[in-house]
Amino acid sequence: MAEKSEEKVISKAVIRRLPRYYRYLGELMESGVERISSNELSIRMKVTASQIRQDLNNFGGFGQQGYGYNVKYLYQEIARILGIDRQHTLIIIGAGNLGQAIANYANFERRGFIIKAMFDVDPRLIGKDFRGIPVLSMECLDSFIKENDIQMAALTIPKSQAMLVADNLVASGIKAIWNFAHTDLNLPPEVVVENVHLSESLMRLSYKLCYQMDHPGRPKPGKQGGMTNWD
Ligand SMILES: NC(=O)c1ccc[n+]([C@@H]2O[C@H](COP(=O)([O-])OP(=O)(O)OC[C@H]3O[C@@H](n4cnc5c(N)ncnc54)[C@H](O)[C@@H]3O)[C@@H](O)[C@H]2O)c1
Repeated sequence: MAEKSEEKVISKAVIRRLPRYYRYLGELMESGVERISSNELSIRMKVTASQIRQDLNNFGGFGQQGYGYNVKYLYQEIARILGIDRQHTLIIIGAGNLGQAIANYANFERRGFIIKAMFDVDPRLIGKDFRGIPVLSMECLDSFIKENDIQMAALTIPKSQAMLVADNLVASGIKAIWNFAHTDLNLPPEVVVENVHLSESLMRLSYKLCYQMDHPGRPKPGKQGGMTNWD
């Protein structure tokens, strides 16, 4: 019998690819596609069919020989694995440019991420709201987290403040930090952190561009079976 996903350690590389499968499957569902073979999915996603089969086999393999994958089932299973089949409430620390941009992006709610409040030290921001999301004083942080049972926080403050604020968040009960500050957070192992560094992503883009220009026509590193995806 297929192993249950909870009992199996899934590699980080596979986890990193799951949101992309989820997005493609969502688009297929929207266009009324009910099932798809690994070959068809491979062409759309520009990854090899064997990669797709290997990845999805991690979860007991949802495909059937000659039938392909049931799009809706796979979509729902990936959502369950990613934990986005339920709602998460989060807060944003730092209501500056980046914090406001995140608050203003309504799509996170569609995915089940509900932003409850933003927090800042700047008195010019406290009391304002962005798309109905209030900016509160840091003095209310601890009680707000506890009273609203918040588990996730986005950190969009200067890096000099990030570690101290992260420690306070953890002491108040935060279990997951979406870290945009350009610094690595040293936190207890039970606290999960996802670092998002746009400038690192831009540096990787620069590397790819330079590689392409220096080696015209040469296969890209990691290129498999005629596929052009760098990941
Ligand atoms: N990760 C990325 O890809 C990425 C991209 C852009 C910016 N950043 C980083 O995100 C952070 C925010 O960038 P920004 O452009 O929004 O800056 P910003 O100056 O517009 O906003 C920072 C906000 O944090 C508040 N703040 C400062 N110290 C605080 C504290 N101790 N507690 C609560 N709030 C505090 C400030 O009052 C300000 O409103 C910076 O660390 C920046 O380097 C990251």
